[in-house]
Amino acid sequence: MRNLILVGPMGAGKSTIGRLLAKELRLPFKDSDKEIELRTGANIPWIFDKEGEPGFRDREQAMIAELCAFDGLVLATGGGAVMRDANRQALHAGGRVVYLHASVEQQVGRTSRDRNRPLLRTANPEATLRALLEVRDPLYREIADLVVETDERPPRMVVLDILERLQKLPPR
Ligand SMILES: Nc1ncnc2c1ncn2[C@@H]1O[C@H](COP(=O)(O)OP(=O)(O)OP(=O)(O)O)[C@@H](O)[C@H]1O
Ligand SMILES: O=C(O)C1=C[C@@H](O)[C@@H](O)[C@H](O)C1
Ligand SMILES: [Mg+2]
Repeated sequence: MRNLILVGPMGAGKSTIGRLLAKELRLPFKDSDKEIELRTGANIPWIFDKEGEPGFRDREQAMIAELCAFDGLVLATGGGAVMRDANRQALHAGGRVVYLHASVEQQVGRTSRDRNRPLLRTANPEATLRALLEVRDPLYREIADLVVETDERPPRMVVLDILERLQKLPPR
């Protein structure tokens, strides 16, 4: 295995689960969103505001390429990283990919207290999340080695499930 890469929608728990997995596996943890903010010196809402979504996606593509070139990272990606072909190729080649699945209802609950997601600053975040998941679900599945359910399961249980199922995966 090279890296262990988490994909999935906003609120699936990529950042939360990624940090716990890294601790468990004693590997470094990187969160693509956080790395983009550090590199840019600005937060994601500011980048969307000044450069639009295409500007953010360009920064994201460069960061995904950079992070996937590492060996032995646990990597949490942004929810929209799978939208670009180049990212899907880099992620698939970069290691084992785990799709953290969450229902739209759970995503709404987990993201409602947080204003850091510019795409959810809409009149109806639930409708936005539903529309995004419809487009993105097949793309997450396209590159995933494992699909893991996160609804009604605490992070610790999701982590144990991932670790157990990773061991049973055949080599690629
Ligand atoms: N399995 C879970 N059960 C309950 N709450 C969870 C679970 N996983 C994550 N959460 C909570 O949901 C919120 C969002 O989680 P997190 O930031 O890890 O999602 P994310 O997938 O990284 O989202 P984004 O794509 O926007 O970065 C956090 O408050 C976190 O504590
Ligand atoms: O789902 C998305 O498109 C996004 C998810 C977040 O992780 C951030 O990458 C950003 O807010 C965009
Ligand atoms: Mg995150």
